[in-house]
Amino acid sequence: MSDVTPFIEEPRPTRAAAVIPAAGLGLRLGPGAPKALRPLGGTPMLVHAVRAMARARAVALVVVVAPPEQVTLVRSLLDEHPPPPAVDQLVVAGGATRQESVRLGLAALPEDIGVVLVHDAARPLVPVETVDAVASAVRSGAPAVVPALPVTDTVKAIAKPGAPGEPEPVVATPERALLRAVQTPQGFDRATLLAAHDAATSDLATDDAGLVERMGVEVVLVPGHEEAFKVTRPLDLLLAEAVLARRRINDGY
Ligand SMILES: Nc1ccn([C@@H]2O[C@H](COP(=O)(O)OP(=O)(O)OP(=O)(O)O)[C@@H](O)[C@H]2O)c(=O)n1
Ligand SMILES: C[C@](O)(CO)[C@H](O)COP(=O)(O)O
Repeated sequence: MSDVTPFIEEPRPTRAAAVIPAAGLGLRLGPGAPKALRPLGGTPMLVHAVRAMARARAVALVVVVAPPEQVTLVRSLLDEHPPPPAVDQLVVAGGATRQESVRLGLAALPEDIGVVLVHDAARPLVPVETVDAVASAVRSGAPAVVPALPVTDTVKAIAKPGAPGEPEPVVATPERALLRAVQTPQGFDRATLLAAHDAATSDLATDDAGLVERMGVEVVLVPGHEEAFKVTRPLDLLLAEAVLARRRINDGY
């Protein structure tokens, strides 16, 4: 357990901000522009992600963490696709890893933000109900809230990654019923998330809740959503196009 105090004792400010790390290259998607700028239904993926967060009632500010060379481009892109009038937006330059990009986004938050939702630009189709559920659980007092789904594949553990194409010996089969695949937005009490990033070591975490767990602070899961999947590989982009096309037919989205 850490001696970091996760809760602010006095009444918390309730304005929530969404920090959207969007500075990744998208190497697994194949050659092209940085992933967040690639089109989905003719509009950059990042614009979908910003809209998804700005639509949530709790969100008063969206901080986009852009690829460092594309900050000006991203600013103009967001000016072309403005959020609702009640939502402010900021664009800052990202870093070499997701963790560093989130840290740079957090550094731009104004003082009156009490709740922070960290959401991957690479999850452009997260439904607003999922965002609202995460924000509301944090506002009800949970310091760290993560949307998650049960795992459908059986998962095997190996001792270390092998060379590409080489067989990898299995060391364990974790009980599937106890595993969850986690998504974003991950929601946090601001002080807890800042403390977690301040305490981070060179051992990178693949999600923000992982840093909070390392401090010994409880992280809770709420139901995620199938459509909050991460666009990582080319097949994911095909699926995202199909989901968006269905929404446009069904909801005029
Ligand atoms: N240096 C980085 C790396 C990642 N991200 C963001 O973190 C989110 C999740 O990362 P991932 O899907 O792994 O994106 P990439 O790092 O771009 O993917 P790849 O590993 O295939 O290059 C994305 O919205 C991505 O833009 C970021 O802001 N800064
Ligand atoms: C934060 C995340 O989306 C939760 O599933 C995921 O860990 C990001 O991982 P990646 O390494 O950036 O693909």
